Amino acid sequence: MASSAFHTASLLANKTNLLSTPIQASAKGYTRNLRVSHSPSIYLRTQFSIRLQGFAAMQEKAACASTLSDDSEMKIPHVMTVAGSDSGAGAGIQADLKACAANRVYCSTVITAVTAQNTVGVQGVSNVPEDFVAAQLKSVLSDMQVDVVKTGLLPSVGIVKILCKILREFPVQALVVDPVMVSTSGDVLAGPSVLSVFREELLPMADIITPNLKEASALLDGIRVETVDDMHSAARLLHNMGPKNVLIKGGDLPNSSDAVDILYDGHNFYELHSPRIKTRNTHGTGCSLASCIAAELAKGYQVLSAVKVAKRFIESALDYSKEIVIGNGPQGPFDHLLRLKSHSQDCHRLQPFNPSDLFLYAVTDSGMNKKWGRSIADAVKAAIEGGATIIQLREKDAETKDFLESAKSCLKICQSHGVPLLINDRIDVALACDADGVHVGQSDMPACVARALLGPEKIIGVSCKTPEQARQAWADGADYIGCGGVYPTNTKENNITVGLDGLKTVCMASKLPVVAIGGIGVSNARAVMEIGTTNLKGIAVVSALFDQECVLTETRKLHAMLLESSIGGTLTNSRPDSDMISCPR
Ligand SMILES: Cc1ncc(COP(=O)(O)OP(=O)(O)O)c(N)n1
Ligand SMILES: Cc1ncsc1CCOP(=O)(O)O
Ligand SMILES: [Mg+2]
Repeated sequence: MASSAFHTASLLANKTNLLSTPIQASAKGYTRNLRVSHSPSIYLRTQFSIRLQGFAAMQEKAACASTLSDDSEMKIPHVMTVAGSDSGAGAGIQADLKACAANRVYCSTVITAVTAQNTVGVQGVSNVPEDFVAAQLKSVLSDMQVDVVKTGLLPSVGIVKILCKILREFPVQALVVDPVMVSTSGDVLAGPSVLSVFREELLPMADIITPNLKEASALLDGIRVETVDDMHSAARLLHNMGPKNVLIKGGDLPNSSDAVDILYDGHNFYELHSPRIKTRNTHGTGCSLASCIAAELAKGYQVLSAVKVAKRFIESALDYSKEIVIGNGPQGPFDHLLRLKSHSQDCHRLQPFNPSDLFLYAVTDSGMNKKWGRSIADAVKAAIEGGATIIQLREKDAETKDFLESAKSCLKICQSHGVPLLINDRIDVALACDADGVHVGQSDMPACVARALLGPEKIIGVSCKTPEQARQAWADGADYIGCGGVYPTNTKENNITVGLDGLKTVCMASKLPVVAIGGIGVSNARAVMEIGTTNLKGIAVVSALFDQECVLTETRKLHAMLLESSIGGTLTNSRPDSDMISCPR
């Protein structure tokens, strides 16, 4: 019965497909038929006043700006998933749809297999006939301007071959390959027969592959992938097979308190840590992560930013859903649509802040940038390209209107690099531009009031010189502490210096992560980072970056120094050396 339904649908698909008007075009070295779409359904007309709100909407708008065909049409980023259906809706196609919807990206679906499964396990798998997988691929790709293709369960050699062939005819912006082989319950979904066609045909076409430890091992003929060191070696070997980026997911690493993933782009390794969330509801995390990466790539973001945003989303969703109960088996699904619900459940705090973002904290100063003849936005861009992991706009002398304009420009730059942007002192400016948060001092708006105004999702940092202030910052709902001046500074008048001892005392009293500030530069960054407290996560710097001729060069130097120092032992939050970027001044 199933196959006759497929047959009928296949005939229909063949008919409608023939209605396209092909134009020859060439991209990525392949020739394909592009179709001119006259369909209004994939465009939203802006005169209907689309209300896209919040952080993700701003990201989308920024990314979409480059794809606007004219003033009145906005293309929606589009991911096509090629995967299996999960009747329990925790993983597979259903997870992909929810992950893309949650990240505000359109998702079309090509179904490769139908599984009967629930929270106990997989009770059955029925592959979709190969020619009907081909029909679905052609239906979508010939009509719908797909930006990114994401693959999940590809259950047979024939299906992988068809997919590769059709992707050569219809090249897309990026291909994300999640090499699904075994379900979370341990059931085999795609046998070893697909391994050789994966290696020979699919992986070389991929922009990023996202195997877990078992899948990485299977793709490498069973070599051991059980430690972080093994993950590094495996990432290198998998990269040699042709994908541009390899993300090995370390969720199953034994004896690890964090979830550690390794991203390798052929030049740099990034060790990405996130807290391990204790929950049974992890079914579908792999599919959802790959779909989120695909969604971010479809919006136009770079791979590193896409991976970071995707990891953050999964972490928040797992945390949000850790108590829900669906099904009686050992592994339940989680709830992707937390953003729809979090505002009504106001006691729930999402986790948008990653303490390792404090690693190299660049704080602007308009006076300094003016002196060197550059805009705040150019200075911020150079700092990020040099390795800054978080930005604070500290524009003490700016008119409010100018401050807001600069903040909006800087936010676009920061968002396109996955770097948070905070505003110094001015909660109103942070609210007006929807920045990621604020930094306040002891004589500014109290942190508890800032929290009430900004809501649970924004980042709040507080300056503290004493253990009492550190305890208060925690009680007020802050996310981190800035402690200093560690050394004397000319940047802030009459600022009391606390020294390395004062910094250590505050760190030891603080339940929050700490960033050190005041008179810090290449010559003393190592001494600061070596005070030996685990919650000291980085340094915040003004003049060492911005009272300099070339912000890019100085940021790179400081970044390299931090990597060498104790906290840089792991490459958490490191950014690639961008040797090809010249000083923007
Ligand atoms: C990261 C960080 N730490 C401390 C400060 C200082 O804030 P504050 O005490 O409010 O002083 P001003 O910056 O407003 O002069 C900071 N800005 N950033
Ligand atoms: C804002 C601030 N808060 C404490 S010290 C300081 C100034 C840091 O500037 P610099 O890095 O140039 O010493
Ligand atoms: Mg202040």
